[in-house]
Amino acid sequence: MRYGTKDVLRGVEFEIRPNEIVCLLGPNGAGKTTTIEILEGFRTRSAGEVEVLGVDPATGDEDWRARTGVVLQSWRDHARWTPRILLRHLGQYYTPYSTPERTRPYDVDELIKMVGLGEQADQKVLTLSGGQRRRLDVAIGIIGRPELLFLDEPTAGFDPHARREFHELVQRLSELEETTILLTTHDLDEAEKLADRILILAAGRIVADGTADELARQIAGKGQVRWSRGGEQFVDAPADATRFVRELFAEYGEEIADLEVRRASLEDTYITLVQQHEGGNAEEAADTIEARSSTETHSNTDEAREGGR
Ligand SMILES: Nc1ncnc2c1ncn2[C@@H]1O[C@H](COP(=O)(O)OP(=O)(O)OP(=O)(O)O)[C@@H](O)[C@H]1O
Repeated sequence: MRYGTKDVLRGVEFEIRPNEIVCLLGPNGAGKTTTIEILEGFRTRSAGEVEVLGVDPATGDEDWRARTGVVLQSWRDHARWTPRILLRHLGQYYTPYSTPERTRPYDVDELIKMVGLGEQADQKVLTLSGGQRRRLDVAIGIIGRPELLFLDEPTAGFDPHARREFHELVQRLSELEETTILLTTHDLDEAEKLADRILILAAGRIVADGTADELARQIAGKGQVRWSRGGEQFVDAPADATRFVRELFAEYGEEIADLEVRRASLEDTYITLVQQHEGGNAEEAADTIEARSSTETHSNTDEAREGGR
């Protein structure tokens, strides 16, 4: 994707399998929204090949569009409508695309309950709080019972309770409705909790692709071991934490106290990558990961896929 003379995305390559929940992460301006908008058919790419539900989004017709759902970063229309009337109205557009396997649209009352807008269903949209408005955005995105749902920062502005409810909703859509979900977020806990697979976009390319565990192993690699001995604190980051701890006990036995072993978190992984990116080493970061992926982790990934949903 090129804007003017600036290449925003280059060599972005990934695949999403049916029924997966995939989180797209990356710093501000990395190109997440641009990527999602190309997949939604809202933005025309400069080059490359894209296929969504078997169709090039640039030529996707109404049939194709009815099979996808979109929650944009923000939209502020229909201030004087109520959620119930708005959802009823938008739902009608999906009726012609109903199939025996997938009845369209959702029942509005059921949907309102599902997104937790029961009490606000009949009040004007302009009176909704930010979080309630976002719930309505989500309801609008799924009113047509999509097979594939795009969510661009869906939980921005949610309180912790609303966030948890939203996570349950996403899991429910995936498990009960067999909806494939691609979402962007800056909340790494959310990504770790929800995603079957995480993609990290930096410097216009995908620099990591795997489960949270796989990424932690690939990039940050090492765990951190802390302990104390004779009142003195120690910290180390060995390649094999289990072996390190075994050797530590073999050498010092009962002298070891306050032992703490921490695996690299998704945040550690993410920060490592973004720092490489910000230092202008994104190419190197991507190459490192590609090289590691091809030598170490493909069998893990394949196992995870087979054992996954
Ligand atoms: N219409 C446009 N014309 C020119 N440049 C654009 C346009 N839209 C986006 N960009 C640029 O493309 C880059 C990627 O933007 P994009 O919105 O896709 O990033 P993002 O990863 O979604 O960021 P954020 O996390 O802040 O939402 C940015 O540098 C942005 O300035």
